Amino acid sequence: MSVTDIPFATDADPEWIAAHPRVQRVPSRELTLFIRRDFLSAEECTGLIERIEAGRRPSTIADANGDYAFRTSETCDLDGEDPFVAAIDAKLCAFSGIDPAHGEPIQGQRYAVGQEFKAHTDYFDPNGVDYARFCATSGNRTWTLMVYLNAPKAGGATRFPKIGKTVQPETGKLLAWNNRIEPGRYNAATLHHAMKVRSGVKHVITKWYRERPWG
Ligand SMILES: O=C(O)CCC(=O)C(=O)O
Ligand SMILES: [Fe+2]
Repeated sequence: MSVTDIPFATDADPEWIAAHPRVQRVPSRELTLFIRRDFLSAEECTGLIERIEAGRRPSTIADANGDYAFRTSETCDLDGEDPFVAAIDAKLCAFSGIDPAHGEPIQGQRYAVGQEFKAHTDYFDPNGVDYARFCATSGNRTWTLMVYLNAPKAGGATRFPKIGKTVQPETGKLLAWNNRIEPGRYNAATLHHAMKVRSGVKHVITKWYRERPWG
C-alpha cells in the first residue's frame, strides 16, 4: 500500500491496525496495546541513534512532582526536515493511520546505566498545572507509538503495571497504544515505567498524536 492509499483519520482504528502484517495485540480488557517486531530495520535504528547521540539534552516532565529522579534520561528533538527522519515519520503515520498533521515531531530518548522514566502516563492530566501550557492548541495526546532502537545489555524494559505486562527492548520493535477510552476520557491503564538500564545504553523514539492538529 502506498502512503496515498491510507485512509488517514484524526484517531486510529484499532481493528485496522490489528490487520497489519505481523502485528500482535496484547491480550487486555483495559488497554489497547499492539506490538510489531522488526518495524524498523537495523540501518534505520542506527541512523536514528546517531542523530539522538548528536542532539541530546536532559529530558523534562510536565506537572513536576518534586521527585528529581522521576525522569533521568536524555531527549532529542529529531529534525522533521531531515529526509531520513521524515521517512521514518511517514512509516509511523502509515502504521497508525492518523493524519500526520496530528503528530508531534518525533523525539528520541536515551537512557544510560541507572536512568529511567518512572511510572507515568503520556496524556497530560486535565487537572494538572501544566495542562493549558501543553494542550491549549493541540489538545491532549491520543496515541503513543514508540520504537526500541536497540536492546541494552541488561534492564530497560517497559512495564505496564496496571495490566501486568513487561515489554523487553529489541532492535526495531514497535509498541503502539491508545491513551484514550473515548474522546475526553483518558485511560489510566496506560501507566508505564521505562525501567532502569542496568548495563549498556538504551535508545527509543517516541511519536505522539494529538486530538487536534499539532501547532
Ligand atoms: O523508554 C521507554 O521504555 C518508554 C518511554 C516513555 O514512556 C516516554 O518517553 O514517554
Ligand atoms: Fe511514556
